[in-house]
Amino acid sequence: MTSEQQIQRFMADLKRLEVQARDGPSDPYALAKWRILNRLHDRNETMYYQVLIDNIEEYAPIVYTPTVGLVCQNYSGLFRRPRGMYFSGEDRGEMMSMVYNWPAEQVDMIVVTDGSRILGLGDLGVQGIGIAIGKLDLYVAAAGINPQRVLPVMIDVGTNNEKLLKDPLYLGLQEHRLDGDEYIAVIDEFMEAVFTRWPHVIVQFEDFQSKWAFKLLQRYRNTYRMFNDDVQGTAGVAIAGLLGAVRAQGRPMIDFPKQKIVVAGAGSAGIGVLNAARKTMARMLGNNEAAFESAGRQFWVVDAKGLITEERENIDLEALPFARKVNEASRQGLREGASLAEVVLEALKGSTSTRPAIFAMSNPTKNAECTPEDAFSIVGDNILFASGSPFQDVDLGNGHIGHCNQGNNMYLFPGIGLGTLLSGSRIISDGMLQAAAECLAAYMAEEEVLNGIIYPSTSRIRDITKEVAAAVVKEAIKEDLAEGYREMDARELQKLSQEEIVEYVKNNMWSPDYPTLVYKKD
Ligand SMILES: NC(=O)C1=CN([C@@H]2O[C@H](COP(=O)(O)OP(=O)(O)OC[C@H]3O[C@@H](n4cnc5c(N)ncnc54)[C@H](O)[C@@H]3O)[C@@H](O)[C@H]2O)C=CC1
Ligand SMILES: CC(=O)C(=O)O
Ligand SMILES: [Mg+2]
Repeated sequence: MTSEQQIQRFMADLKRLEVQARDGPSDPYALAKWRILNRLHDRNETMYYQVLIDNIEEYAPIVYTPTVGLVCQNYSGLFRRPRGMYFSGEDRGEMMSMVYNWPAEQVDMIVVTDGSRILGLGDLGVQGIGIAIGKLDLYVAAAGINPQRVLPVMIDVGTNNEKLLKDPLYLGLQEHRLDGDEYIAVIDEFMEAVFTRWPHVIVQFEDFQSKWAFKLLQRYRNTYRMFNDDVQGTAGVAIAGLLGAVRAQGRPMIDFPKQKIVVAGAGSAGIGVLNAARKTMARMLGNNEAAFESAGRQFWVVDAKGLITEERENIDLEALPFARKVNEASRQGLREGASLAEVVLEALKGSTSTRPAIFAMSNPTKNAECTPEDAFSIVGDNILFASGSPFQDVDLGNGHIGHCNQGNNMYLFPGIGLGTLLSGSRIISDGMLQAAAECLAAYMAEEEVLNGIIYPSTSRIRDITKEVAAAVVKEAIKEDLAEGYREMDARELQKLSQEEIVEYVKNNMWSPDYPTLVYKKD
């Protein structure tokens, strides 16, 4: 059969299931679709990626959030064949030889997790491998990384999920998580092993509990080609959305430092967004100490215990710079521990904004801070709305549509990885991450933004990723970090124009075509 016939056969099978399955985010057949796609992934990788690329808007919610969350929760039962590598606490001292067991000569991209905070679903132990697989699916589909050169990794240091500790089907170590120096020693050994075998690999840290996310990022980012997607990728996507929100109000982007921002959650994602937004504001205000101080006053942070003020006991070091002064809070009618609703209502009271923006970024769908229906009906038809997992647009009546943007790090991490790979940069600098965010912010046309569309549709993800990767390559060249990739050495890279960089990126993106098996002479 031709590849078209094979696709038709597969799609007919899949569509048969979908006839009764059209039920938006609560699609009861989502897991069945994931199984069918997963089986195809196992037996015909090329065709799997053809299906995914051609129907990315439809199947990203299956291989990625929200369905991947459900898959991880049920992974021990769904497991049929292994995918990726598992390094466990019991493999200490062996990892350097273990990496040579992986059959691929070259690995470009690793997504690693320890399963300690999978989406908003908590500690899922080794079942979190599903998230590393899903992220790498997007690396292949969006960034055109060769699927033979990606490696999902699970670091199994145990789990503190009591249910999994007792589950007879659980696939991982059934003991409590390693902690402290023992934990760090495992991650250190893994990093040393993979970078010894593949010195040019890029390692994306994914869904580590915030306790370790920041520490590991600081530990490795100046030595290895790595980044933390939840801290840095999410921050860039949020900044792009926030700048879009300023544009959508009909204001120049330079007005961003005047915006008041309430952040719900002070974990790896929330703190990542806060730090990046503060730096962006400070840059716009003159990039000095006073600008940085003044930018800090635009944020209110609420976590599970409510508003964070300087009165908070045992405050996390990362949240400390954003704690509100007690006097200032009380002048605003707020206090330590005030609820999210109280803080938002106070912020809205003093606001002259014509278009408040509400980003319900938590995943998967059922973890969203609010639904778009809630947001449009309570705050007003004119708001800007984005969510981490996809929602349907809202019919506001009278022919008006409330647009639901998807604000997810999927718009950045594939381009950050691809751009880093093709530049050959030794590290991933703040400048490269900032360039990625600015590229995404600039991607949307004025007309779209004014209509409340601040993030592109996922159907454009391959094109966006190409542009983001080109922006990352350009910045790496500018910062003199680019050491080149294959035949393209550092000197050649420096000679490329903007258009040539985009072309270079495009030419290096893998496409799912069957390899030629029979060579004909003509
Ligand atoms: N849209 C996107 O691209 C991304 C979304 N996320 C999502 O963001 C969420 C948080 O991720 P992390 O920060 O890494 O998790 P985390 O576990 O590090 O932090 C969670 C934070 O939320 C706070 N929290 C819990 N319940 C709360 C409540 N009822 N009200 C206010 N705050 C509350 C906790 O105190 C903690 O500060 C997850 O659901 C994750 O899926 C994360 C990365 C990217
Ligand atoms: C999207 C993502 O990285 C998360 O929810 O953790
Ligand atoms: Mg994540």
